[in-house]
Amino acid sequence: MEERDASSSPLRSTNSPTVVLVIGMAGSGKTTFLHALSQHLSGEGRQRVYTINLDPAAVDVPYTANIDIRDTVKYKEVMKHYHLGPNGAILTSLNLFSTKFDQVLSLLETRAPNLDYVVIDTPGQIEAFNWSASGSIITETLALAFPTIVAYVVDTPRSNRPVTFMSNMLYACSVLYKIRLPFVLCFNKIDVESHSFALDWMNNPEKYRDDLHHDITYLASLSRSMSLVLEEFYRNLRAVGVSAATGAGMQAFFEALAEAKNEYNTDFVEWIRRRREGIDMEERIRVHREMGAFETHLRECI
Ligand SMILES: Nc1nc2c(ncn2[C@@H]2O[C@H](COP(=O)(O)OP(=O)(O)OP(=O)(O)O)[C@@H](O)[C@H]2O)c(=O)[nH]1
Repeated sequence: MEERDASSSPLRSTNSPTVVLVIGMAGSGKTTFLHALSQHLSGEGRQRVYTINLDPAAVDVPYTANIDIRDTVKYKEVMKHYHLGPNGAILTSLNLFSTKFDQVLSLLETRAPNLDYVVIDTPGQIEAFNWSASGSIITETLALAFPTIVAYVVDTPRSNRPVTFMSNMLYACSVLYKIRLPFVLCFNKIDVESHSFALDWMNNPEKYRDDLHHDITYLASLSRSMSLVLEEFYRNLRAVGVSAATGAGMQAFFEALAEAKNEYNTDFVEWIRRRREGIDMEERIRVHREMGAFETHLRECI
């Protein structure tokens, strides 16, 4: 595992860094948001930030990643070796990397006394975080060690139709219920379109259903039914509008992040500990066996 130098700027003392796991659909702006976030934090915020890239297929990463999955797993080799397409190779690369995640944790624990934030970029393959073993391993490992918050990034202009909005919210909901960590919904690209329509729909589900009125497709009918289910999900959600491009909304994001961190400390820590104790041993053995099989091939891929 290679590590690039973390910033050693002599700033305020801290007890434990906050981990921000940036998740969202492909093209929603995760990488740009993470870059804006780390610039804002280390610039005017004068915080010490550690960046991790978990997207094995990223071409240009605009920030300097302290840990980069691409240094460990060669995604194109994984594609060739396992005869996979791009999506399968990204998920498999993440699975391979998660077998090494204890090393990432050791590095973070060594650095922790000198860090305020750890920000983590992830691939747009959301299935990594709503059903794959690697997503669970990564999020559980982090959440057991540090206050960990999910920033779920939404492409606002591409969610401005009731059906596309619903499809994005269903993804968000499935990630939230799988990961079960404090969550901040970040409506990104508000420099292109304000997220006010989204807040309206979340605060007033009747309005959402009215706006679906003219759409008679099967998807609209499904969205109408799902909106009844999601009312509860919206009620417990923090949502902010941001622009990773212009930096608008960052202050609101940090306020939501502080609230989410509070929630982690008050409501989640005990629960996470209990959940860990309650995890079925057989499941742990199964995951361990699967990861062992990946590790056998790992040497040939890296
Ligand atoms: N106008 C505008 N464009 C943005 C913003 N954030 C990101 N973009 C653009 O959206 C596109 C996708 O941004 P990325 O940051 O690569 O998105 P991503 O979610 O990391 O993409 P994947 O890694 O493919 O999942 C790029 O063209 C960005 O320049 C924003 O706030 N406003």
